[in-house]
Amino acid sequence: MADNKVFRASTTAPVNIAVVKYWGKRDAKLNLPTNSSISVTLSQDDLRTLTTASCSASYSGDSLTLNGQSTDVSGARTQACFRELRERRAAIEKNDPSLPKISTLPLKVVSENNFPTAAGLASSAAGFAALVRAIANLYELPDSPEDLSRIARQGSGSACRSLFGGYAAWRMGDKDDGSDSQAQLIAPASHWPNMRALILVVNAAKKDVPSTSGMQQTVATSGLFQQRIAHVVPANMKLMEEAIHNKDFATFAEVTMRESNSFHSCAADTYPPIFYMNDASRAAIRAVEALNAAAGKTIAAYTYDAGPNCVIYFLEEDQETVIGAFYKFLSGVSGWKDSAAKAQSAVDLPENIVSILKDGVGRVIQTSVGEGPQKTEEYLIDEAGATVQR
Ligand SMILES: Nc1ncnc2c1ncn2[C@@H]1O[C@H](COP(=O)(O)OP(=O)(O)OP(=O)(O)O)[C@@H](O)[C@H]1O
Ligand SMILES: C[C@@](O)(CCOP(=O)(O)OP(=O)(O)O)CC(=O)O
Repeated sequence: MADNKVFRASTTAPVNIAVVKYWGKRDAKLNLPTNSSISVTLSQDDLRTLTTASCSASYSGDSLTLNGQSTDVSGARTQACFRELRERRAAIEKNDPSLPKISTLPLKVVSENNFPTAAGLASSAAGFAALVRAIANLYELPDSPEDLSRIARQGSGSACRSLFGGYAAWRMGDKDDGSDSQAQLIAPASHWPNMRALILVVNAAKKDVPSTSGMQQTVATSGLFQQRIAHVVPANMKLMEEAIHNKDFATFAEVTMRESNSFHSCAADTYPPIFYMNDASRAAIRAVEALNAAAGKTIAAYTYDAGPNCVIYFLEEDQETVIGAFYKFLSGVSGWKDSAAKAQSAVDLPENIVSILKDGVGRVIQTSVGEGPQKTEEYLIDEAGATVQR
């Protein structure tokens, strides 16, 4: 039996933003989706979760501290992650009696996001991916990222994709037990490294309807949704995977924008309707359309999750045109990288669009495609088991 020794492991994990959207569950208990999805992992230089997982007989019970606040761990999602990971650790302890018996020790997890939490920037995806990866590292589990993605999926569906860098797919699977509903790598970040993203963070009140409940309202009431999962998503999955493999930005962009439109159409077709986008969101769509028209080809793509924030994907070679066009009238908001001030764009967006975006956009985040979870020696719990004061 382990004495009061403190065992610990730390990891960072990324945010991912879907380009083929997950929206709908076929099994809410196991968190199995109605369709497959694909995402781009964003660089942890700009958006990342840092999580330290520890266990010790000296702890009084399981705990999670998020951004300095004690957080409830009794919820089914967190409990599912703890339970599945403990079962895996218990199995390797049974096979190797020389291993410290730590699977039953209380867990202490401390985590922080370097970006707004619960603000429509997919903090749950990065958060649950970091939690699962950190505990798996603490337990020295041999499980692959695909294996661990089946656990992170139960924390938050989109979290399964954050166990990978680059371009990841969540294969919906069709087994009742969810054993084939997992994420896998489509291509590493190095395959298409010049992918960039500009996030227009829109000033918005609290989210209209949480993703978890919203998608089930859609499943239950939208006729459009049935068409989406039967025909639209399977076709878009194929097109998107080919576009990523071929580094075909025009197709990548068109499918990304059509998918965002399709998901939000189904949300609006939910009864009662769910509206995640606002006037600033719609103005940003017009801005991207204006950029593409001015370029005479598709150089930018918009996409929206369950909120008003606009994620714009583009390639590094078009950075001047895209970043410069928005910087002209948004230079006063925070988040720009130094390069933005030097970006020269020939595109002057229409005044009505500029006016709405100047009122609606509170900050921006410039980022790029990035890596998956990374082990780190940066700990939020010290060797004695105390939370590190930041
Ligand atoms: N670092 C973290 N570690 C563990 N759990 C986290 C972490 N960050 C966020 N979460 C969980 O995710 C919840 C926020 O998820 P929610 O879906 O409401 O917002 P979001 O994911 O940031 O935005 P959106 O889902 O609209 O993209 C938090 O209340 C918390 O339960
Ligand atoms: C719109 C989306 O961002 C939905 C994300 O839904 P969540 O993963 O937050 O839902 P739960 O599984 O209920 O936690 C699209 C996507 O990320 O694919």
